[in-house]
Amino acid sequence: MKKSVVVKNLTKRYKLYANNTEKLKDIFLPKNYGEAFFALRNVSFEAEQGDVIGFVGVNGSGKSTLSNIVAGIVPPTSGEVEIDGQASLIAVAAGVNGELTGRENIELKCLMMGFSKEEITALEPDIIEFSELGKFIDQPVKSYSSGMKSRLGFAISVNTNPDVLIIDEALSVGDKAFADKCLKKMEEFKERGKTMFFVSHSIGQMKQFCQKAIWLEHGELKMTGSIAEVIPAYEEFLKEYNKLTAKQKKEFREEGFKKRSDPNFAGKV
Ligand SMILES: Nc1ncnc2c1ncn2[C@@H]1O[C@H](COP(=O)(O)OP(=O)(O)OP(=O)(O)O)[C@@H](O)[C@H]1O
Repeated sequence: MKKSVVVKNLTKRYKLYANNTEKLKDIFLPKNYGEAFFALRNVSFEAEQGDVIGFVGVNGSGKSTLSNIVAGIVPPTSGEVEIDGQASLIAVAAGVNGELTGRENIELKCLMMGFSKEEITALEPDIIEFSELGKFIDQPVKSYSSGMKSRLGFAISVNTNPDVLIIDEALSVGDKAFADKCLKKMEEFKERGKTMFFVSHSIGQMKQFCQKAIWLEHGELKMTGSIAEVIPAYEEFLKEYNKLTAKQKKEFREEGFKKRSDPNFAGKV
């Protein structure tokens, strides 16, 4: 099978500043200010053409950071992402400009994806129809609900025929009828052999839709493999995690924070 996505040693380090003065000092003064925080550390995996891979992990484990980097929206601190073709991310408000109308966002996003004016004119009616936004298409996106933003993003992505589709929690906002329409479209993409990454807190959707899974914990790869291998192990972890008291959950997060703030842990970045 042809490799469609290759991710090598991906690390994303943010700086956490106590205040704006510290941030400014970090830009202008030689001394290092701010605390390092690793949203992702040394994550590597490969996807073959036609793979449908779910990203799982508790809140803050790094799923959206990984999605954004694979989609080319956020640059990694170190590591590489190789994509065979064009990747498109569907997430609530991903890549949409609130000041522009829905229609202007369609045109801008399509132009950024390399479509010509004529191609955009031909694509626009299908995108607008799929979005079910009606007259709102000519209203600024900042007036949209999160469900409406998600519908716009979904409509653009699925109608522009990307090679790699990344869906980050976009099905969890909006109504069930639209989510079903999107799931049907995603099934079509699957049949056409597209590579897809799917982020969802719904284990049911994960099992229904994906063949493989990547489990992230505290920004690191905890486990990767088939859905049949990863999901039962993750469910077992969730069962234990949900038994923890609020204090124990806080300790788990703090332990993660400590690891993720250790500048030496990820090696040289
Ligand atoms: N711009 C940023 N600056 C600082 N920290 C960030 C930034 N973006 C993300 N993070 C941190 O990186 C970590 C991973 O965030 P991410 O959104 O990728 O997690 P997630 O697994 O998608 O979480 P959720 O399930 O809640 O959506 C979190 O601790 C988050 O606070």
